[in-house]
Amino acid sequence: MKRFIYPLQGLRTLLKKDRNFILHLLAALIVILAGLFFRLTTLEWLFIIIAIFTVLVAEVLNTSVEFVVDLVTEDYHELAKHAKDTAAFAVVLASFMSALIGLIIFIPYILMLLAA
Ligand SMILES: Nc1ncnc2c1ncn2[C@@H]1O[C@H](COP(=O)(O)OP(=O)(O)OP(=O)(O)O)[C@@H](O)[C@H]1O
Repeated sequence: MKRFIYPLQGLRTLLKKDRNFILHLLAALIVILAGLFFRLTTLEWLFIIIAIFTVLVAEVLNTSVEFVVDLVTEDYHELAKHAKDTAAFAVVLASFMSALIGLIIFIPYILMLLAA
């Protein structure tokens, strides 16, 4: 049971302390609703699922790095800055990939909707 309880406590911490995680969840919900509206193909859903979870995992790991850095030091430290900034860049990379996937999948559907 502990294998599930501790990760669920992690989820509770994220929901309480990580505003960006909640924003990513809301964005995922909007994308899923759009996917249902446009009746995406199975292959398109697979890419959307990969995009959503890659961003969420990156955000969770970024928050985890922030917790560890804050645990190690509350003082200004160049290495603390590097750790936080590089972890944050992982989220930027994942978000950029997901935005590209979203544009490639949804733009044709949006154009078809506008042309109809
Ligand atoms: N101990 C530290 N030493 C040096 N720089 C730090 C330190 N803590 C934070 N920073 C710098 O300040 C920035 C903001 O840090 P903070 O901990 O508020 O995270 P954040 O990037 O705002 O993320 P979030 O919005 O998820 O909290 C970091 O990206 C980093 O550049």
